[in-house]
Amino acid sequence: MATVMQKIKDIEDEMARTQKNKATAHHLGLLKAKLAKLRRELLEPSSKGGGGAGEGFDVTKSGDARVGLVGFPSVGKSTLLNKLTGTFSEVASYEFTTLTCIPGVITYRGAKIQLLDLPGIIEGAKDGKGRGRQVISTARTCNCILIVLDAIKPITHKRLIEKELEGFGISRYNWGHPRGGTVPGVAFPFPGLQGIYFCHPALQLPQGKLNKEPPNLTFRKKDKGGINFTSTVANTHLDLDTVKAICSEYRIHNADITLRCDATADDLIDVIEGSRKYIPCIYAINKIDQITLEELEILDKLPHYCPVSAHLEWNLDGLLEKIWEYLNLTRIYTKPKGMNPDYEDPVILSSRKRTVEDFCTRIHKDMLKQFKYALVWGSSAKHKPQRVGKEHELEDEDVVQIIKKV
Ligand SMILES: Nc1nc2c(ncn2[C@@H]2O[C@H](COP(=O)(O)OP(=O)(O)OP(=O)(O)O)[C@@H](O)[C@H]2O)c(=O)[nH]1
Ligand SMILES: [K+]
Ligand SMILES: [Mg+2]
Repeated sequence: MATVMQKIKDIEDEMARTQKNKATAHHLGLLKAKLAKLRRELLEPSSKGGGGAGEGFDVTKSGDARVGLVGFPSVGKSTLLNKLTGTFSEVASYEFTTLTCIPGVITYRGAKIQLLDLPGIIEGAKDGKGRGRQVISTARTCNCILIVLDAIKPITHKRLIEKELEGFGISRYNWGHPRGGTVPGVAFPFPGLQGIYFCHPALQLPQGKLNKEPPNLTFRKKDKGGINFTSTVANTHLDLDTVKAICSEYRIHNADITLRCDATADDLIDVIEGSRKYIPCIYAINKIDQITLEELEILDKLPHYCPVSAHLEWNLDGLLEKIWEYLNLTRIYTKPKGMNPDYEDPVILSSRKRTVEDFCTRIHKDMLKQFKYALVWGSSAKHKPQRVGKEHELEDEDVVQIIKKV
């Protein structure tokens, strides 16, 4: 049986083949209606199983990092993909133009970044409305999420989208981004849009989680009684106010928290978050060609925001730069013995896995067996060059020469 996607494609093909004239008007009208019905079926999977689990979403990960475009319908996600990557994803003024995941590639500063255009999400996406589930689970696989907002729509959209993502265990860590600042308690100053605020500075990106023991603290949610905070050891990082602030970020108002170690805010967050994934995100405010200069000036001051006009290609460079910053990638230039470093084709490492060992494994799976030591030039090196072992942490734009055992 043909899948819904195939049926849609067939009808679109048939419409393209059909000449537009008086005689065909009725038939074309019928096809349009069929198309609309199929689109709806795809968005609201019925008991007949329209849509299917991951139909149209099984895009293979490629390149050095993956960035997803998430947002309400018709905010301009596809226009952005097209302009940033030169790919073709259908653009139209009606909602739910995009029905599947459409990948494109950006080559930026020697890195290949996969950009995913996704269908628009609607409120209730996390509960399985529309294709929301697929969209959000695809977003979970990204290294950075671009939340695309329409500058002329109320900014409350931002909270709604975040609610959907959080309902799926994705939370923003941009408040803890090493280079990202936080403006605590900044209300979004658009008329009628009070109550929008950014995360409390106590919420920091969990660093070095991988090699850490789980913190010895208990966290128990309750129905009433407020926040109770006790500690069996002297603690230097957390006090009641911080604990309360963190809990309120998660809309938790009643809980018992007991520390048996000198836990940090990160530790508490980890425990509250459980299986949450931390993904940096950028708010791309699109269609700024439709707002006033005064409104634009406000947007310019907000953290994690990037105003653009996809259609008129305004500030796409600024957006790329921001994506680059939030991906926090590490470029390593290889220097073959007796030759100049290859500045054209860096090895791209993530900020969390950037030791000489990570570098070696990326070049060749057997490289480590032959590894004797490495010579490093650049900001991670104390001398020019520094002789290092495989546990040495590299920095962006370091030059590395691997010396093999003979
Ligand atoms: N004025 C203005 N219009 C834009 C801009 N970017 C996109 N549009 C228009 O907004 C409409 C929707 O654009 P799409 O790119 O299809 O939006 P989308 O978010 O992919 O929509 P769905 O796939 O339906 O969720 C189209 O009519 C675009 O031409 C922009 O920067 N400025
Ligand atoms: K659209
Ligand atoms: Mg689209």
